[in-house]
Amino acid sequence: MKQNNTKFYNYIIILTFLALSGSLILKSNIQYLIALLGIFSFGILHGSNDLFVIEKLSKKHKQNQFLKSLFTYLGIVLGFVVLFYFIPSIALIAFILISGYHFGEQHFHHKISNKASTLATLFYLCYGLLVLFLLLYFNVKEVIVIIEDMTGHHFPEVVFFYVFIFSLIISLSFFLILSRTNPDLKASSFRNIFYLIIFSALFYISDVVWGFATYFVLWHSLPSLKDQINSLYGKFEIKNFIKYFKKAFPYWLASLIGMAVVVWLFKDTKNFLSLLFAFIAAITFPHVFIMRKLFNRH
Ligand SMILES: CC1=C(/C=C/C(C)=C/C=C/C(C)=C/C=O)C(C)(C)CCC1
Repeated sequence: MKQNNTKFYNYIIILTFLALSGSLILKSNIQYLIALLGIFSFGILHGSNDLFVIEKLSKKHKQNQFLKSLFTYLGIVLGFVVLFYFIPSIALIAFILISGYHFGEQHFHHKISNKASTLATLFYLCYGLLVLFLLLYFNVKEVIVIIEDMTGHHFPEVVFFYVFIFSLIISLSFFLILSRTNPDLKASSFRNIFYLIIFSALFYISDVVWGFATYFVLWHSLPSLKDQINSLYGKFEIKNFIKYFKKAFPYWLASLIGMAVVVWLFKDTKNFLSLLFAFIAAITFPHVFIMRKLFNRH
């Protein structure tokens, strides 16, 4: 299993180097197109089976549970949309925090035995924020414009720098503390330093959309799809990916239609990237809680 995971990440590293070369070679509109295709395919797909995952996790009566989950799910999405409408800056900060947690958890949950502990939770949060703010800080000019369009607030550049430095120091400290009781984590030190070097090069060279799409698809969505397929069907293989895709298809399609409607409704007042990130934010909230539940089960 461990061998398999290393092989999987070796492929991801090769694809990341291709993405790095792509950001130097490809014209920017082609990059934009490929990035959006990645986000809308694997990116959205990895969160499209959330209801099926809850159904698997729950031992209660199936039909009731499905409806209950569907309404809770839609309620959380709607709650976030309302929050975003009335207090966009707070909603964005909440989105960034839970995204940090979610990225960190996906990256490290295999390596930590006491996954639900406060220390592990804080470590996931800080590591995810570190990667996220590496991306945001290296593209800070573009990012400030998007955030201003999303929230109406101008966040100064130094904020991004401080969050980056803070999350670097704290996640390094938590890594050292957790390494004492988690040998797999300790053994992954050099690999993880190498990953951070690749991410830095990628985010420095690429623009924000290409950098985000590369990380989101290759380092987050594909590993998450692998974990979910392993949990739901026992093995990550093409046959099971097709099963997963068939189950997820209606929700995936509904998400894409939802996104198209949002873009169409706000096309005259907001720019496309703000709408894209706001949309991702809304569907991310329930997904993060479901994945935490899935990981903590093992
Ligand atoms: C890149 C980027 C942003 C953050 C995006 C995030 C945080 C995405 C998280 C996605 C997740 C967690 C998906 C679920 O699986 C901002 C701040 C909106 C500003 C513009 C650039």
